[in-house]
Amino acid sequence: MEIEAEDFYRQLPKVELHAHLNGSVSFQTIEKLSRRKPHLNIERSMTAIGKGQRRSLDECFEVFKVIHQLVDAEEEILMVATDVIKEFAADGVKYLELRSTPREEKNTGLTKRLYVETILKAIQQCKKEEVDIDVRFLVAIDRRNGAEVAMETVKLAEEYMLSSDGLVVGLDLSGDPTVGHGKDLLPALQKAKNCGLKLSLHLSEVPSQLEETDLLLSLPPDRIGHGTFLHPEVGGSQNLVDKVVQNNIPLELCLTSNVKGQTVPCYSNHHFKYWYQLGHPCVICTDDKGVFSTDLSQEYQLAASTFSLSREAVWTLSQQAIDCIFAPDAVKQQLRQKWADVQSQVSE
Ligand SMILES: CNc1ncnc2c1ncn2[C@@H]1O[C@H](COP(=O)(O)O)[C@@H](O)[C@H]1O
Ligand SMILES: [Zn+2]
Repeated sequence: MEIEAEDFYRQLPKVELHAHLNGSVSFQTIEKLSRRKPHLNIERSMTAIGKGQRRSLDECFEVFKVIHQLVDAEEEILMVATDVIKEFAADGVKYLELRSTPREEKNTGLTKRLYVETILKAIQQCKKEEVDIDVRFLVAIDRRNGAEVAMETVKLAEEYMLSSDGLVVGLDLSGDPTVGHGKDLLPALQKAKNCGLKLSLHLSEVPSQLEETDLLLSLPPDRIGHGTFLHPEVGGSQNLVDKVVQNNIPLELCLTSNVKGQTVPCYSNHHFKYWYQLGHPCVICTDDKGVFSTDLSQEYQLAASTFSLSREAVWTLSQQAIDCIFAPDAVKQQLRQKWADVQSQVSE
């Protein structure tokens, strides 16, 4: 008998490559944090976008500000990172690349170094507890903070890449896409690339960024977040598509995030369709599972039901995500073995 859809997607081994730590905080963890800071008067609608609801992308960025108020001390970061890792593991994610923007907070003594070290500590603790998930970290640049901070962040990322025993594997460029211009950040990103950090860049998340996207594609990045407006049908260009295809740059695609954030009008219009039909590497991701009230199993199920993917096609999709991870080949091999083991159990 065929297993129930929900069980199939939960049991499907998965790779999550696009998850912002503070956007991934579950409702349960938000409740724990709110109890510590009752004066903030946090209500559910301030930290998450529920079923059927939509917000503008601007409003989404307001949500992050609220969460950042809740998470501004070492022990809160440790709690959030540990909870998020365990939740992904419980959802059947076997390999996770978490990304987060180092913050400093004078009131609590938080420094950017302590921020990064606390996340690494959470990863190590989960490993010690034998949580069944391999977690790596991408240090994030918030584009709103400008070129100088970006350069500092790259130096921090390089330092931890060399000292974290392989846990820090790359750099993310994110933040409000309508603020700042990628050309100012190019030297920092170039430096990151030269020192061996892998690059995942949010590109063309909003329309009319052809020039910036073209410039950043010249690096080229190792993966692209969203890429919603790359192709000509939505105001992008064939030239951009050609560059992405020629460099074989995988796309991290987040259906719920794009629909709830209103950069995509409805699921059936999601650009997954365009890129999947091209046979281009596409990785289904959550972006912000807490803020958008989703998880990776639901995202796979959503992609499958929207684009009529068979279970075999879904399996292949999750398996091919292994090719796109930033950890070294030995880790890819281990994951491929894991997928093969699960597959043989399922078909028994
Ligand atoms: C919805 N689409 C998006 N587009 C761009 N950047 C996003 C994002 N979703 C999240 N972030 C980035 O991640 C930060 C929160 O996590 P961390 O504090 O870093 O862990 C946000 O402040 C923003 O910079
Ligand atoms: Zn993102």
